[in-house]
Amino acid sequence: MTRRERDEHEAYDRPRRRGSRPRTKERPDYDDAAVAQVVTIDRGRYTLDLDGGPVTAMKSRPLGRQGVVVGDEVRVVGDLSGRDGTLARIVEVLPRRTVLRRTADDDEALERVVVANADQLVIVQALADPPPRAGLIDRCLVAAYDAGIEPLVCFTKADLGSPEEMLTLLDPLDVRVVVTHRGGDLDELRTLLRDRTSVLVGHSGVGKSTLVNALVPQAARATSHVNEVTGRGRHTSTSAQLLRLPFPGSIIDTPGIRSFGLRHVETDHIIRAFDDLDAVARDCPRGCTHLAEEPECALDVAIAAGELPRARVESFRRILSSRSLATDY
Ligand SMILES: Nc1nc2c(ncn2[C@@H]2O[C@H](COP(=O)(O)OP(=O)(O)OP(=O)(O)O)[C@@H](O)[C@H]2O)c(=O)[nH]1
Ligand SMILES: [Zn+2]
Repeated sequence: MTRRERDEHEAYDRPRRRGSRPRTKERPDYDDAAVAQVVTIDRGRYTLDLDGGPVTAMKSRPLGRQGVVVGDEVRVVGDLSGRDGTLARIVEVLPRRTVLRRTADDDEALERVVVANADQLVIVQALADPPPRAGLIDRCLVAAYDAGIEPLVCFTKADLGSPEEMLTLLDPLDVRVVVTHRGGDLDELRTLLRDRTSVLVGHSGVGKSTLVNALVPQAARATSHVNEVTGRGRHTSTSAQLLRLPFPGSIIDTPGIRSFGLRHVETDHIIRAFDDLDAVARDCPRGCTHLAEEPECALDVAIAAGELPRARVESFRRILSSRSLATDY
């Protein structure tokens, strides 16, 4: 948790009860409130999954400006029936296990939490039409490592192109990869999604909706249908959406997120994902960036001594450098 987030949590005012009922000492008032998970957000309305059923809710006042994002587990009170026209109230956000963030724009310092509590980032890229973009994969890897979320690269449209070149590129990083094609067998992917909460990212046309629809047949995701009169999408929400898989596990589709601003990412967070490199880098001079131009980086010493594969260090440096690449894909 960052300091800013901690502050947000601490600044959050506990609700005050009216009347004279005695308050239990130090005990939050909402400890016995129902716990639900945020599945999507649309114009200030939160759709929650409460015991498998949808409930619409709004943020309660005491939450103030604290962010509530898809994947958050929240305590909720009020009308929990889920009936049309009912509105429950979110009174507390439970501590997040992970947060996937992006810098809102690379020119800004503002960071936004994209989704909470995911444990896998699925980077969806087509092998052709559109062609894969190594730089984009690198940037998504950085976002995943920064968040402490395990990455999985999913190459789609294997009927149109070969994965060889991309597999070679990713091999030194030990990233898990799965290759799919429309109408093909998705069992390997299903196994990798099982028992996890996976966020899917990928830019337009890579076949993400095709995958989601195959994995969650009842999803019928609102597609980016553009209204010819207004020029705006019929469903203007660009919120992520959490979908339960027909086996244990969930996926979070993120239509609005096609790139990651990475200004906020620190080198330390990325190298932590690579135990072998992290161990060696302890011998680096203070403030070492571990990039190729560092004169005394311990990673180079280890390569020279045959203790680290050069390809792995070079791949690590490539993803580090991807932080400062252009973000318009
Ligand atoms: N040849 C081939 N085409 C595919 C495959 N998967 C998806 N497509 C096609 O690629 C196009 C884009 O697929 P979508 O699933 O809509 O892609 P998306 O990533 O959701 O794109 P947006 O809806 O724009 O966000 C569609 O015409 C699909 O039919 C595949 O494995 N092979
Ligand atoms: Zn170093």
